[in-house]
Amino acid sequence: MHLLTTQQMAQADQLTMDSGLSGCDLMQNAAEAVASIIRQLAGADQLIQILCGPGNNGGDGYALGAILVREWRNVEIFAVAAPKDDSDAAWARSKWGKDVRPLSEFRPDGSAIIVDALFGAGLSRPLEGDALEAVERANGSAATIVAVDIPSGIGGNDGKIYGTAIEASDTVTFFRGKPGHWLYPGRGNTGRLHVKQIGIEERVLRTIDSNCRLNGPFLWIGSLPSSENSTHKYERGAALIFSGAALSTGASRLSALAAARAGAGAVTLVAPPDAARVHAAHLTAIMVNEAETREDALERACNGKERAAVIGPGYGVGEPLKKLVLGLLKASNSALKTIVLDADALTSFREDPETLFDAIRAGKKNVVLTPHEGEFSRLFPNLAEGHAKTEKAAEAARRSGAIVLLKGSDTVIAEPDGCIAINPNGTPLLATAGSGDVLAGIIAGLAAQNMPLFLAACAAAWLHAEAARSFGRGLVADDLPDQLPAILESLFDTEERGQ
Ligand SMILES: NC(=O)C1=CN([C@@H]2O[C@H](COP(=O)(O)OP(=O)(O)OC[C@H]3O[C@@H](n4cnc5c(N)ncnc54)[C@H](O)[C@@H]3O)[C@@H](O)[C@H]2O)[C@@H](O)CC1
Ligand SMILES: [K+]
Repeated sequence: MHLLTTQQMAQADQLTMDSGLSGCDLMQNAAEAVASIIRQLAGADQLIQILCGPGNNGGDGYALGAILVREWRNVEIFAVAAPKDDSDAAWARSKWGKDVRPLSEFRPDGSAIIVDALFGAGLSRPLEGDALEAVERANGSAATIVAVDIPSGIGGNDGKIYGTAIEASDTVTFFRGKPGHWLYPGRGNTGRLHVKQIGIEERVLRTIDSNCRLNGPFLWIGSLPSSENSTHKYERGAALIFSGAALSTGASRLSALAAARAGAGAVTLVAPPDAARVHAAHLTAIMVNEAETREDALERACNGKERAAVIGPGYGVGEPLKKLVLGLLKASNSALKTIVLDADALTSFREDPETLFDAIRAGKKNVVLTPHEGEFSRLFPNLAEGHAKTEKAAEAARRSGAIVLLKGSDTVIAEPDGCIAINPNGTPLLATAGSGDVLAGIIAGLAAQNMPLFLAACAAAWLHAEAARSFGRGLVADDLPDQLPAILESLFDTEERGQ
């Protein structure tokens, strides 16, 4: 599903109005959509306290009040300032036609439903004064809060809090969600998101240049590899995982198991001899190759049948890893087309990230970088602060020439050409040692099966989180790979049933 920035949403409104539906029609439809949620949440006698801002978000609030009083509901409206004369919001306020009290008089009723129609897509500065106090009072009360379009104080494009922000239990938005509904902290303030249609036609999306989507199976299920037609393990797809030294083999082993469970037909760990022995003691289905030196490891990678490799987990930060990564990126004429650079492979380039980016752009490999916020700020120091997470990832992808999967509870995946996906199913369960190694392995496992790499990265982020959810409490990273087959099975099952 597309996510639209506030500017793109205004464009969608405008295109709709150009083709005949008036702004007041849209506002009325928006208010009807919010009313449908209020009817589900509110008892017949429950007080509804609506907080209205000066713009069209406030207009939605007045139009909602007019609908609800016609249903004999008990409604109070408080406004921060009157709408501009002749605006759509002024029209809506005239439809309400009853008493409007100043926002400074708002005192939440703990048993009420509070409707937040203060600011929506037009938020242009941090909340202050009466609006700030009203939001803090509402948040501090026991009342249920329903936000219109987006919780007031949340930036629609970046999910950041401006001054303070409404903490809603439900948010009703129109036509499409916005990045700010899905990026933290905004995601935490949004509560349940209801996306309602208000008469904006799908075809406006053809005019709007939207590059941001919500990640989910609908995005990539058609490209998810199915092993049905492969008869040979290498035909199904092989992946290579580089191991670190004997005392840090766990990370690469997690990547290898994940690649195998994601469907790669053959997975091989390439390891220094002492580490290879440790792996051999732990593994059965995963193959282990010894490599005496870094050059041996590189040669093995370049002459193998593997299409995808993971390098970085548990390898050890330093010059040897840098050289190995640069060697892999440079290598031509090998089956290896995709390289997932994770953990130590990212940190090893913190002093001179440009060397890495130059090598990625100059080489012919498809590369995924999988930084968490700390690794990201080391590789892209001037992108770390201030920007929306989506913009940070997109700019990092453009600069590096790699797909960037910026991890977190709201993981963002970005392509160098500007396409972005926000992952919706992240869970705190994934904040456990080794979880990132599994993610890198899933990406490689899917890419080994020839899944287009951006879609593989999106699918991996979603599957990874789904695996954590399906295991639940007490999860350690070792548990994640084993959850994958059932999740994949259910996805294919759903697709076959055409859902
Ligand atoms: N006709 C349309 O375009 C439609 C708009 N809709 C609603 O309209 C909203 C967007 O309307 P607007 O563009 O008028 O924007 P908003 O109503 O979100 O806010 C803009 C107004 O708030 C003021 N403002 C912004 N930040 C402030 C702050 N921190 N403190 C005090 N004042 C502040 C601005 O000066 C302006 O007067 C959407 O969020 C949606 O709820 C819906 O009714 C659907 C149709
Ligand atoms: K709002």
